[in-house]
Amino acid sequence: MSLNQISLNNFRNIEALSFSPSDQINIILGENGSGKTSLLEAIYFLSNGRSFRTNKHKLMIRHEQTKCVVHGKKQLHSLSIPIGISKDLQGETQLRIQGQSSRKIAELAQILPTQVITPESYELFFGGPKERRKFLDLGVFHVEHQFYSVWKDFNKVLKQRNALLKSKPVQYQLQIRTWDREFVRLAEQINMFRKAYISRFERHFFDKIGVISPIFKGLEMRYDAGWKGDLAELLNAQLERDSKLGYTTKGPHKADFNFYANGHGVENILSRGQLKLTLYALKIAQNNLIEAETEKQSILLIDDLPSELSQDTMLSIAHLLAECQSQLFITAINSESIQAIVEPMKRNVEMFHVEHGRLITK
Ligand SMILES: Nc1ncnc2c1ncn2[C@@H]1O[C@H](COP(=O)(O)OP(=O)(O)OP(=O)(O)O)[C@@H](O)[C@H]1O
Repeated sequence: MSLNQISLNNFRNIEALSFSPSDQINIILGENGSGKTSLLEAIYFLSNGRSFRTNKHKLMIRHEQTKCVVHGKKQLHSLSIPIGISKDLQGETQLRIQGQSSRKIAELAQILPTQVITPESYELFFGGPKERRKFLDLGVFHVEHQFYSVWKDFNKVLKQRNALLKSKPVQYQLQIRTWDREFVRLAEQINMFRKAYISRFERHFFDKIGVISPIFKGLEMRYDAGWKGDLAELLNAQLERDSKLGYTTKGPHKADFNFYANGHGVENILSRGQLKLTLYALKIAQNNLIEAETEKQSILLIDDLPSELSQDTMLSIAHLLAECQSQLFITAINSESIQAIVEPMKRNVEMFHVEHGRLITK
């Protein structure tokens, strides 16, 4: 159930590249600027229809070219599913799944559950609630079939409500009250999906992953639904304030999912190395849970596997990665820098070398 064929055209500094990765661990080696991150970014683009490092689609397209293309083949039991995506300078996306064109990026995301760990991923701890909601909802999206359509419907209602709060047409409060019935119904469903997922995620994390390092013992996860008490009453009570602000201040779009160590926010108490370990543990736990509940093999993209960690932390990361059943793509400058992590994993490892946007055999 892995991605067993990948090819890229005019993606960043890569003119044309094609390779067959292992379904276990793929190490992508190369000098700074060789194209390692671009390769990961292309895999992410194939599974999510966007980049993990920019919102500006033009930057993904190779200079002086008009479109970038990524193809892959996903092996599902004896079935090989071809998938492809391209983006042109105008921002037009074309998707093909099993030879059919599709308009739904969510279909791609369903086929290829993908997570990424880059130096920017620490936003999960240091950034705003949006980052943590994204992390939480990625898991819910994969394990709860109905979540995506409920979430989409909720966002439509929220958009309507906010537009009314902003433009304040005649009798807008009456219109809002009519919308609010649907708002509350969908909000409660989202909340229910998230809560059910979190309880399974916590159990999985502490049973399977939490035993790997003593750091995880004092870890606690706190979910904030985005409101407290009766949402219908709250929306009503907040209407004046929301009208002044021009947006809805309570609801699942304001949810948060925080991580605490011994009662304090992890970002205030854990060291950088401990935070790295915690980040790896959370992402791997999520991938493992998605795999356990959906029978899909997920993909974990790791840009710049940290090498400047103490022996203990390196070993814990190696144990975490050994627990991870995902298809792994890891970039590094040279093989020595990641030897200490890769060796104890005891999984099949393939090495690929990138030079000036080309794969070379060594
Ligand atoms: N749209 C583009 N067209 C052509 N080249 C580009 C484009 N965008 C970025 N580049 C170049 O592609 C090269 C590869 O970048 P990439 O970030 O993939 O390197 P890397 O191997 O991950 O490097 P590092 O180890 O420093 O992180 C860089 O030289 C970058 O300037």
